[in-house]
Amino acid sequence: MNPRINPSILAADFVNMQADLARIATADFAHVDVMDNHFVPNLTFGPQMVERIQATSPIPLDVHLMITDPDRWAPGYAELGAASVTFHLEAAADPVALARRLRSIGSRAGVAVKPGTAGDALYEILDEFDQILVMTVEPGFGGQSFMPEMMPKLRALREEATRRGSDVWLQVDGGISEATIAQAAEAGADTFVAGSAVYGADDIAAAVTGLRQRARAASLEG
Ligand SMILES: O=C(CO)[C@H](O)[C@H](O)COP(=O)(O)O
Ligand SMILES: [Fe+2]
Repeated sequence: MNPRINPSILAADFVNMQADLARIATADFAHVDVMDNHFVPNLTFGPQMVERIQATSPIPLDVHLMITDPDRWAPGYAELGAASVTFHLEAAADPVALARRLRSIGSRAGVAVKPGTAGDALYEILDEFDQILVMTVEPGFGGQSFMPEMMPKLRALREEATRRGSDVWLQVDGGISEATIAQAAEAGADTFVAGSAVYGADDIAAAVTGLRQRARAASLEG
């Protein structure tokens, strides 16, 4: 397994975004949390800001939409050039149609589940997605504690993907650090979002390398 490390720019300095994007150049994707103060009780930014982030980022964008009505808004993020667009299962009216639309525009299609949402609703539609995001905190804020009780959901999704011969990426988001990443890798995650653990480090490139190494070691043991 070649783990992907996606720093969350939620933990960046919003008025020094260009510099803070340059600092994560050795990572795989820049994770961009779009929050609408409706699906979650927090507000970040929308397509106008993400378009500038797309133009500025040295690495591709992994957009995480925590918004109501993604059926209407998600395609715009694919159109502005985001490599990956993930919407919440709980918010989408027609997740399969939306995933097909995202892929037809040229982005990877992702679907996210909140901690209280079961993963088995996704089993039958796994092939429609390039990425499944298992939230390991309640969406809305950075800096929260990792929820180890999400590991059975992740493990079951990994087993189901293997059973179906699917190459879908399994992403975890929330509370990922050097102390927690091994658990998630061992349970089957291959794509890891980390906000505070990356931007809080003195040496960001070393933090990215450290997370990658821990995930790789844990997945080989698991
Ligand atoms: O989607 C998110 C919150 O809803 C963020 O991506 C996530 O919380 C990252 O922050 P941290 O690594 O500090 O937990
Ligand atoms: Fe996120």
